[in-house]
Amino acid sequence: MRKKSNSNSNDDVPLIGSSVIPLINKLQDIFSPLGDIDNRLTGLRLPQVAVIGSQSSGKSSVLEALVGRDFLPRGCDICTRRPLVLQLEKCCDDGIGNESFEWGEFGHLQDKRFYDFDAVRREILAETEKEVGVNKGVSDKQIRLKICSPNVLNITLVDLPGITKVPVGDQPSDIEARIRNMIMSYIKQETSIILAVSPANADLANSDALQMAKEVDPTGTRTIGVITKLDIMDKGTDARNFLLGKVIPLRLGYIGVVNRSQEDINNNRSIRQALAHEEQFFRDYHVYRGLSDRCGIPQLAKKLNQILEQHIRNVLPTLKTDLTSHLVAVEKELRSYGEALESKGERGAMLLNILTKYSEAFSAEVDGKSQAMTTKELSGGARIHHIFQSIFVKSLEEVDPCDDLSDEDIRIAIHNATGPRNALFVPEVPFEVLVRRQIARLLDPSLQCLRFVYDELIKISRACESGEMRRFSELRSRLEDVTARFLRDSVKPAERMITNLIDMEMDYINSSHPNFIGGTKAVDMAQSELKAMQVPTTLILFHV
Ligand SMILES: Nc1nc2c(ncn2[C@@H]2O[C@H](COP(=O)(O)OP(=O)(O)OP(=O)(O)O)[C@@H](O)[C@H]2O)c(=O)[nH]1
Repeated sequence: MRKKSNSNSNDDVPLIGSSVIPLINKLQDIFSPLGDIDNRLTGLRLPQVAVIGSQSSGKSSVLEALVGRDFLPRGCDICTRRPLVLQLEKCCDDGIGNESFEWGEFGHLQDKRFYDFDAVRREILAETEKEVGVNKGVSDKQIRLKICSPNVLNITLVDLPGITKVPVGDQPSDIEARIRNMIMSYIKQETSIILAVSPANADLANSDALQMAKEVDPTGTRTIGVITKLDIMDKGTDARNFLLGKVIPLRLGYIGVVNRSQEDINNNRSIRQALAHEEQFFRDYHVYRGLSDRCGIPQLAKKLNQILEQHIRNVLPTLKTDLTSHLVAVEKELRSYGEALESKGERGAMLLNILTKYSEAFSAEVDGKSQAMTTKELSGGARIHHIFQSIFVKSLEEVDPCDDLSDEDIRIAIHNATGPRNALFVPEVPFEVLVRRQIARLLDPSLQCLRFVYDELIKISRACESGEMRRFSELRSRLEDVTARFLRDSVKPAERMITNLIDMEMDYINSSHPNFIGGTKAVDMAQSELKAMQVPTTLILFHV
């Protein structure tokens, strides 16, 4: 456990009225298990501050300075690999009477408080590696961390992976697009405030963060610019004009900060010392004199808290309306599922009822007694009839008995069968060989018809799912699986029987049939017999 640090740069910052930020935090906690980053499920857009910037621009350093603690994985390489939702809550004791304690709590490890901030860092690393491995992979699955401390102001921020250009380690080749999409999903929401972090030692006018922010917030009404690394700018240059908003104007303005360098971290310079150093930097550097309200971490904390509070108050009425209508819709859906099933007996009866309804609906669909009869399209059994009567018959008729069989083929077959002798009549053997080849061509359309019938039965099975079944998603997917397996199993014997029928037709050419007058007629006869037998439909329905 760590003691409260005496230096509290934020202590003298007054809170504006009673904070609404914890209220939004609670809502975020409630909705986060849904994993609804894009709000597609709930449609609710909760206010939040998204921290964006190119890789190693200093985002994590800013967050640590705001908290006043070392707790994030940091370095020159990619460090933030999953979005970190950081809820800072000002609290004066640890909930069990001990004042001045700071602690962290993860969304995935509730009821476990971390008083050691090195353990917080290790947990963030472990959680990241659990999801994306050790080799620089990136994921959009959030890590949620609440930090309660007397030294923070109420702010909720989302630390996002840095924008990168070149894939390294296990990163896919489209890593830049992936990270940009992830960032976009946060900042495109009108309820998000964008904290665009840009390092002063790179070309500020071309900052990735400011460019992305501009795409979604062209008027700059919800973007705060943070300029880091003011201490390592090129000699003779400064960021004064930027901080004054003269280069890229932002309504919410800019804040310049000086965080710890990597060397400072390696030398164990504490954040308290770093904040004192930052204060000294702005005092000494005459170029930034007169800009005290735009310089330093304490100013950033104050500004963020004020903007977020105001922002939440602005969106609160709409949010309340959205929440109420969402609640009404969810309650309605809940009522449609019926009463809770307490006992095993009730559950059994319900299960039996659902299964009976399902099988009755299936039979009704196939037999043609369902309500679908009233619609304008063919469905169920009628559709199967159509497949057989129109599609199958047509495909059989399209098989030309003389296709691929020329007079020359017949002549050669006769000569080959009679050897040196002259043939007076068409010998039986070449006749049967040629006809069999033609009859075999009826197999494909017959098997295709079987596949159509199978697809139709699958469609019918889906159409039979009752409203009640939506309540039990597990039962629904199991029933779908079982029906699909059952139909799949029925396909095999049906295929076998179709093949047997064709084989039978090929095996015995019935030349005593009244319609028989020659070779091609044999194929015609096979066609009409297949049609008459309604082969595939009968077989698969027989199995069902
Ligand atoms: N000199 C100096 N170094 C800084 C400053 N801010 C950050 N750094 C250093 O820049 C490096 C990257 O900082 P991070 O805070 O990890 O950057 P990040 O944007 O969170 O990085 P990713 O999460 O990997 O994208 C670290 O070595 C920091 O010590 C600053 O204001 N001055």
